[in-house]
Amino acid sequence: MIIAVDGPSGSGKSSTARGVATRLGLRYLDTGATYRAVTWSAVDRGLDLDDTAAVAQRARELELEVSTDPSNQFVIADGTDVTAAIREPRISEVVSKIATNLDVRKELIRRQRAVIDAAQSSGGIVVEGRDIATVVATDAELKVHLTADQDARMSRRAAELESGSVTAEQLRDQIVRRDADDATVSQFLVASDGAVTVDSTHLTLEEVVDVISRLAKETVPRGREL
Ligand SMILES: Nc1ncnc2c1ncn2[C@@H]1O[C@H](COP(=O)(O)OP(=O)(O)OP(=O)(O)O)[C@@H](O)[C@H]1O
Ligand SMILES: Nc1ccn([C@H]2C[C@H](O)[C@@H](COP(=O)(O)O)O2)c(=O)n1
Repeated sequence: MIIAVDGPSGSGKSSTARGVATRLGLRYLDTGATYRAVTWSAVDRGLDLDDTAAVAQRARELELEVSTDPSNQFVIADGTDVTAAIREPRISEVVSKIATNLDVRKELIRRQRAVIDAAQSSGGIVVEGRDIATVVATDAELKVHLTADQDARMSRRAAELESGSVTAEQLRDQIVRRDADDATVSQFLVASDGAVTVDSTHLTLEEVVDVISRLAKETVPRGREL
């Protein structure tokens, strides 16, 4: 079973997808982490992020391991544990440059599909990102478009960050500007064909996990169980 979860920044994709995977005993793939890992590597090597050919070459050469265990998430890039480093503001500020590089996308989509294929033998996977239902796994049995209004998404992100560590302008950049840039290459601002929209604005995380887990159980073909 493949469950695809797409939507804008701060809508709760990672927390929800991880919760659903844990609840249903599935693997979990955070595709955003793959774009962040390439960004970290390009920055670490001092590459010009506007040099699309050099960055794409880096993406192809990078040795990358992204955990699919929902209760033990880690990301290893060329032997370095970058689990925390890829979440730093210096990476979030520039990751869209890498995510809008079409040759990088080609390489990472290839790798993401390999991870998804490998997970089929262990029951299935919950995959979250921006283009999962529309590009990466168009055959997903359940496609969820997870949304929340802009104020909710900004206040969730603010609550995550150390108080006073980020200005209102930086917060807007992390949510609004990043979505606008990312939306130039993926269609995640509206639900794709066949996707169920779940608006999390007024739901707790637990309630969103309940809704999606229920949808997944309703989707499982007769004779199989989740
Ligand atoms: N339904 C919810 N109610 C309240 N807070 C939530 C809810 N869902 C997620 N959160 C919180 O909002 C924050 C952002 O969630 P999360 O990182 O899962 O979003 P995301 O869509 O994956 O964001 P991004 O695409 O930017 O990585 C987290 O601190 C998370 O705990
Ligand atoms: N399938 C995906 C996943 C992520 N991105 C972009 C969007 C963000 O700018 C960046 C990091 O994602 P996040 O960790 O914030 O979810 O990668 C994408 O284009 N396609």
